[in-house]
Amino acid sequence: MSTQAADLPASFLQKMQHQLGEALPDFLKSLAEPAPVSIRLNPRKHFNHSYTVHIPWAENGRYLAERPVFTLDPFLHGGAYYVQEASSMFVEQAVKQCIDLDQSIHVLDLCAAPGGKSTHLVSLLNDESLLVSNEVIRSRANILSENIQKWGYNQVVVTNNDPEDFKRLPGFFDVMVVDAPCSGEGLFRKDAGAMQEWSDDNVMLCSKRQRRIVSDIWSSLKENGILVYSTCTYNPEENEENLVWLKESHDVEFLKIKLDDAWGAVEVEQDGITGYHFYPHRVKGEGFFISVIRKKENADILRMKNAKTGFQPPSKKILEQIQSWVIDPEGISFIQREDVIQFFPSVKSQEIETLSKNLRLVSAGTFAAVVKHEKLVPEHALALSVKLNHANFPALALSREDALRYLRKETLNITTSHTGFTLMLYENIALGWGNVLPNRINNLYPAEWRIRMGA
Ligand SMILES: C[S@@+](CC[C@H](N)C(=O)[O-])C[C@H]1O[C@@H](n2cnc3c(N)ncnc32)[C@H](O)[C@@H]1O
Repeated sequence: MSTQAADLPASFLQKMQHQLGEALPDFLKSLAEPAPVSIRLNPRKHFNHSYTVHIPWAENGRYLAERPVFTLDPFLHGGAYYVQEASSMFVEQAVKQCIDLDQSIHVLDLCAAPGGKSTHLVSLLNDESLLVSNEVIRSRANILSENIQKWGYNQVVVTNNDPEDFKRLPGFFDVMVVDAPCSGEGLFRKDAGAMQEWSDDNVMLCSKRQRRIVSDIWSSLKENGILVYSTCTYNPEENEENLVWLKESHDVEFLKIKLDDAWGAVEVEQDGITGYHFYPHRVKGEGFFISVIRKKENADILRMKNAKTGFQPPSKKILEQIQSWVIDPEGISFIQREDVIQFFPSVKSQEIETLSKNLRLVSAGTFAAVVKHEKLVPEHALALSVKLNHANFPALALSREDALRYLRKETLNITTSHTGFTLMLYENIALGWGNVLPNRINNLYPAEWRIRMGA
């Protein structure tokens, strides 16, 4: 898709003229060109591919020469990569340059669906850090949870809360990412809907909402904690002016990100704030804005009881079996809630319990199995987990055709000598489970995730 200048709202054009001056024709020309296609590879799931054109600011980011039918690529469904616009991967530079990632830290991704920034962030964290990936809209929180499960990391808690609910967690987070709902000017050439919904009134509405969101969560950021604020829009009302408002209402410091000239990002420094604009005529990507802010004022801190959590472990027999289903089970806590077993890093048990008491959790860590008549039935998320012990399960290597049949939840006509729960593999990437019976294979792919697109 591309956008012609004549399609753009007149008031938007006027504002861009003011913002870009003589670069406006280049900007308009770039909107008429097709949007670049890019993906981000999962560093914990390796597969054979020929994606060699690197996105310079994101280690695992790759440009593709053209847009494939992603829905029909089994690797996508196995979480081997995530389709993401290149400019927004610049979050990596903000995080790597401004945050000590060797520490065990608590990160909140407040506006997280469908999961681009969250899957990126968790790949940058160490195994003892925790990511709370939140989405206020329930249906979008489910899509977020699906994408998080596919990505396969166990130190993520997915929540479905309003920003103001985070007031219950004073000083809990070291880092907060607010990828704010915005007027979406930077997406015009990819998303005609964003252009149709655009108006000056909507820009003002978004700006006010963004201030409210930041105010609501401010107390849950630690003293010296980092706020990463981003939008995919160009206008100053939702970017620079909101940062000036933040600076005037709180004691903050704006952090600088070192840029390579070849990247094309534009640093803005005005009225004591610093931010970075991405324009499609300068960067191989869509419109984006980002700023990194350190909170310098005192923050109350939630005191967590330094006692054992109230989480119930599974029975000894079940625990022994489930431990053999994951690699390096030391440092992992398995808990049982009703008949469901889930796991997460032990060092974060208390924090996860605190979150579960204060927020609406969609998932905490990885769903591993369901206990049925003292036997374990593996959960889909376990198949996708980077912690899965592949050696413990028989596997079926599927052709591309069979992989797509599996992902459509169709019947598989394959014969195999073993029976029982079997990992469905496409090359070396796990897609899910099948239950092999003497005369057929039960396709256990989750019905709500199945591909509905034909060949
Ligand atoms: C720009 S999108 C986030 C994209 C996501 N960070 C990613 O990288 O995939 C903004 C998100 O904010 C959510 N949102 C909308 N209104 C909100 C509000 N009042 N407070 C918090 N989040 C809101 C939207 O549902 C949407 O999922």
